Amino acid sequence: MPSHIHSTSRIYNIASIPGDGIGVDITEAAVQVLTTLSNTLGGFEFEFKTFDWSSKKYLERGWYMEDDGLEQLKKYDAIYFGAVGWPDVPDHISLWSLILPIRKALNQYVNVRPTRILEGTKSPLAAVQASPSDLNWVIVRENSEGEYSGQGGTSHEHSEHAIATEVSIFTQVGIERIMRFAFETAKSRPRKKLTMVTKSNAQRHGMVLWDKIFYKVAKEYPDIEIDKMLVDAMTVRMVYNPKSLDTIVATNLHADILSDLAAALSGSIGIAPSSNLDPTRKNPSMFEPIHGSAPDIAGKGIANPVGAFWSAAEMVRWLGQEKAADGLMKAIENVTAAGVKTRDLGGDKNTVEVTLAVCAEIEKLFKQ
Ligand SMILES: NC(=O)c1ccc[n+]([C@@H]2O[C@H](COP(=O)([O-])OP(=O)(O)OC[C@H]3O[C@@H](n4cnc5c(N)ncnc54)[C@H](O)[C@@H]3O)[C@@H](O)[C@H]2O)c1
Ligand SMILES: O=C(O)[C@H](O)[C@@H](O)C(=O)O
Ligand SMILES: [K+]
Ligand SMILES: [Mn+2]
Repeated sequence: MPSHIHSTSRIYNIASIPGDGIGVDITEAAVQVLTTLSNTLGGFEFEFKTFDWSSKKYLERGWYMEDDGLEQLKKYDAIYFGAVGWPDVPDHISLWSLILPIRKALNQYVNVRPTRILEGTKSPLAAVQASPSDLNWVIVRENSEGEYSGQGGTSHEHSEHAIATEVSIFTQVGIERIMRFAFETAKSRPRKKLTMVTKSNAQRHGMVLWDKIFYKVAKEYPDIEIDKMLVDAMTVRMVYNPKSLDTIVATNLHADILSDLAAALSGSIGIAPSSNLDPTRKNPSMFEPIHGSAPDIAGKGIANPVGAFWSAAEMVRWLGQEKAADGLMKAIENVTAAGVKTRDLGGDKNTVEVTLAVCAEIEKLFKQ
């Protein structure tokens, strides 16, 4: 046993799925940072098992994960995910072969996506140049149903009469549990504020039920200030009045779109984390940056690993290591504050340089 590891060390078994493109680079970076964190802090360790489930492998062998892949994942304490998708494979095949089945089968019905302006970075918004605290949001994304239900079909596919349906499904159970999670999230934050995003003007069934259940659950949280936004107007409010927002709850598709916008408004899509949670803790939760495989910059070594590190911090927090999670966030922000940033944030460093800087910062923070 290495000398730095205490015999009572808690071991966390992590399934690591790097996937495609920059998913591979940023997962490697996250594993390096997590290992540095546990080695420096002590008291816990990570054991990573890498699953080579990628689009490249799919093209070679015809499958992404083994038939019992979902069962294999259930044995781990958590899952760390990079990104899936590559131009050689249709995106609906890659998404529906890997990330979406994991989210659904492991009951990860919540997807938490925080965004804020990290120290030493800037928002492109004129409205928030004064104070980074003007943009500090958590988007709570419904992660199991809605527009991502996968219900529908295609008829007359190869004719001029081709028709296809994509049916959104909203269930009382699904809506109620995400609303409750969103209210609890709002309650845990200083501003006690929740904005519900909808499109119940045009979508008159599912979205109307969504709104109705929101107001029903709201009655249990009289101390939370609430409001409702139609999704189109929400994009405008995010740009012009970011400080009016705090916690946001939205459907699977709306929150997917709004979280990319939120990340861009806080500086770059490369910084934003996401936690796919099973709040019942019966299944492992999965942590990944919100971005995809970025084929346009893959292989260049310039991907921003900050979203991957922030996701790793959220994983560490979910596993109960609060001090380590806070330390990792502090290390990340000391590095951005010192100007060690990739190009998407206006810097000139590469993925490895930022990773080494974060590791050095962890050692500085925690080594006596
Ligand atoms: N959860 C996931 O695994 C996930 C998420 C989004 C997209 N995808 C898939 O990824 C592929 C590419 O999708 P896309 O191009 O629409 O979105 P993307 O997020 O991969 O890239 C969008 C833009 O942001 C840039 N970017 C993304 N991450 C970055 C980082 N860490 N540092 C610097 N720049 C970064 C890219 O270079 C690109 O210009 C598709 O196959 C898509 O289906 C997967
Ligand atoms: O959920 C999706 O649509 C994709 O996996 C990706 O765009 C994401 O945001 O996670
Ligand atoms: K991802
Ligand atoms: Mn997305």
